[in-house]
Amino acid sequence: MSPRAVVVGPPGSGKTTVGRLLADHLGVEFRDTDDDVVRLAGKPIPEIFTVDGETAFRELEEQAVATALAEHPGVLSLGGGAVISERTRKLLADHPVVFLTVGLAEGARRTGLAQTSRPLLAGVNPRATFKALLDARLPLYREAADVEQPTDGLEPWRLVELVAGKLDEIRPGGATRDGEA
Ligand SMILES: Nc1ncnc2c1ncn2[C@@H]1O[C@H](COP(=O)(O)OP(=O)(O)OP(=O)(O)O)[C@@H](O)[C@H]1O
Ligand SMILES: O=C(O)C1=C[C@@H](O)[C@@H](O)[C@H](O)C1
Ligand SMILES: [Mg+2]
Repeated sequence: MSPRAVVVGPPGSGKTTVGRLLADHLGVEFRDTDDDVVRLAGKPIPEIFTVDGETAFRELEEQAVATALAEHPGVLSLGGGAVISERTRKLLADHPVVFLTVGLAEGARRTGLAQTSRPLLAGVNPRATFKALLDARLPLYREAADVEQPTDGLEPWRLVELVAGKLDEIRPGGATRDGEA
């Protein structure tokens, strides 16, 4: 089984929010690899980063993404940094990938940079860290994506309509038809 759609993008782009709604819209199950990683590790993400380190987190994430891509038939949202892995980007080439984009100001607002629980953004200058992250990852998201959808100023339900339409354009009937993607 292969996901109907895989959602990628930076923290705060709405992968979890929009991915869940897209799954409802398509009548399929939703899965988020951040949840899979937490289950695999037996601890929350900030604790994985502080206790085991980012490298250990990325290894678990790579493993979780490969498993979910192979077995999840619904909508799959990935962790914000999953595309850093070349192995993951190669796997994504065989799947319909939606890249949700977000601007710096809106992303900062949504992630609540002042008091974020996101370990990568919890440094001394989270706004600069967030900007550097957006800039560095943009080519990686683009490499993986079949569909790109800006999210600033758009309600999640509207994004679902737009994304479902774009998925249909790249694969007519693919987003709404039953069966494997
Ligand atoms: N289109 C939107 N408009 C307004 N608020 C949004 C929108 N999409 C998401 N949000 C809000 O932004 C916050 C972050 O959204 P969400 O957790 O879905 O992002 P994410 O991409 O999954 O982030 P992460 O990479 O950290 O998992 C949530 O509070 C959510 O309600
Ligand atoms: O952008 C990132 O690197 C991350 C995003 C989150 O989804 C989590 O996967 C974790 O906090 C790392
Ligand atoms: Mg999320």
